[in-house]
Amino acid sequence: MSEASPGALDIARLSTADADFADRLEALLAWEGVSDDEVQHRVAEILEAVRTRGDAALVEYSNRFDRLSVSSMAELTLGPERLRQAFEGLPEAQRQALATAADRVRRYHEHQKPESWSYTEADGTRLGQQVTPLDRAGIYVPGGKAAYPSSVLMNALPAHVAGVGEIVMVVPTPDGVLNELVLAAAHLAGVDHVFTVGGAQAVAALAYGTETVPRVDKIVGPGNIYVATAKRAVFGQVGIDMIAGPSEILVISDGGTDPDWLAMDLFSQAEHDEDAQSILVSWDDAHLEAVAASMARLLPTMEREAIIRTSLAERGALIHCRDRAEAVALLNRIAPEHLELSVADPEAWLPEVRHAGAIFMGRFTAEALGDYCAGPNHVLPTSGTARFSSPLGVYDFQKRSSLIECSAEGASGLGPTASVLARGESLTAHARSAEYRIRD
Ligand SMILES: NC(=O)c1ccc[n+]([C@@H]2O[C@H](COP(=O)([O-])OP(=O)(O)OC[C@H]3O[C@@H](n4cnc5c(N)ncnc54)[C@H](O)[C@@H]3O)[C@@H](O)[C@H]2O)c1
Ligand SMILES: N[C@H](CO)Cc1c[nH]c[nH+]1
Ligand SMILES: [Zn+2]
Repeated sequence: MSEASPGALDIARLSTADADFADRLEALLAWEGVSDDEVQHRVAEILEAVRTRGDAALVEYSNRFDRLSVSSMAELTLGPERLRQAFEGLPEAQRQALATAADRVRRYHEHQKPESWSYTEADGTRLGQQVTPLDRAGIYVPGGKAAYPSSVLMNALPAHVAGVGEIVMVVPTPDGVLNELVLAAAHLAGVDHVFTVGGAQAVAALAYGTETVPRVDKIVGPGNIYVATAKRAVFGQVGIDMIAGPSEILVISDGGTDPDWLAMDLFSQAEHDEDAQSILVSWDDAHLEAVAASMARLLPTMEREAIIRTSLAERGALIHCRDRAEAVALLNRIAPEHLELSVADPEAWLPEVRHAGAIFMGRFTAEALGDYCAGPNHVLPTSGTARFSSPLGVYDFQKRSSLIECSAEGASGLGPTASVLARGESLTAHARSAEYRIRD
């Protein structure tokens, strides 16, 4: 891929008619957020240091990577009073927007709440499933290149709805700069503890616990390559939600949407990160050209122009396909984090969409609305992992226990089956345990 050059629009142009299309698509999508040997090594070192030296290592790494100069965890800990002050000190418009977003996100997640269930068989045996919330969840809120109050809501509110006992939030504060909206969001979302630490060291603290940071049962939330690598490494010690990496958007357009709107939709994810990916697919060649022209014209007006340029040049693409059927095949191959169906009849597409983190239907549904306030979660599987992962949700903060309650008659009825299978496995104690309960 090419370097970004100021002024012109630098973005890959692909066509499904090209002989090398499959190879070029493959290269475009290849991005493994947690594979770099050097990063793995560095993260392993950080995890071990925090595991063995606790707060002291956490303070050292925070000073080094976030350019701080603190001497104890007390300086990296925020209490409920500080969070409340942040909320109350916000300008009215921000407080209102945060409250509206929180209400909508909470209401959406209420619908996700799974219930315990059971059924009783004719002989009185009861079988079922009991749903219980996690005791303590750790939420990672990214903060290296941008501050994400919306991610506080998206992580903490489903945990709340799930009934989690205690929510511990970590967020880096590069150069010691606190973001008031982030703290206010933590107040609104009912976070119990906030530690201003980030990166692999924060993940380690949540996974192993330190003198100050309580050890959690599961770590959720997006982050950069250090965070993703650390989450993968501590999995097993604690649960994790998924590997949510750099943002992605795939827009499919039938040619009927204003090119300026689509240009901005593509920019909206590109502006997150140089590694973010924005792709537009259409079978209308003139429309692809119109969107490219809009992008070239609008780019210089963007505050984060440099990041957008690099992201588009390194990982973006405008793809021409022959028809709707090819667009469907492409979207399922890409399995994007965000899929915008900018088409006249999005409903007709739905049955064919098999892999996408979130589906934005129709010309009016800007992905950005989903990022902040539509209601569904914005923590979504990236890099094709939508093939097997789902959005962060209430279910990530709960677990299920099976329930089995045999009546005397039920135990007697099941005994012979268990006994035969146990003896087939040469597990005699299993067999006899079942046989004791068989009635004569
Ligand atoms: N999928 C989602 O839901 C979602 C939502 C928001 C953001 N994101 C993504 O999350 C990512 C956030 O990344 P970010 O960097 O802004 O914030 P971050 O909080 O993930 O990472 C910042 C931390 O990285 C560590 N770090 C940085 N350089 C390091 C180095 N050389 N060695 C060791 N540690 C180092 C530091 O500890 C720093 O505190 C972006 O890729 C963004 O696109 C995803
Ligand atoms: N698009 C991000 C998830 O990929 C979420 C986000 C937060 N703020 C803005 N956008
Ligand atoms: Zn976004």
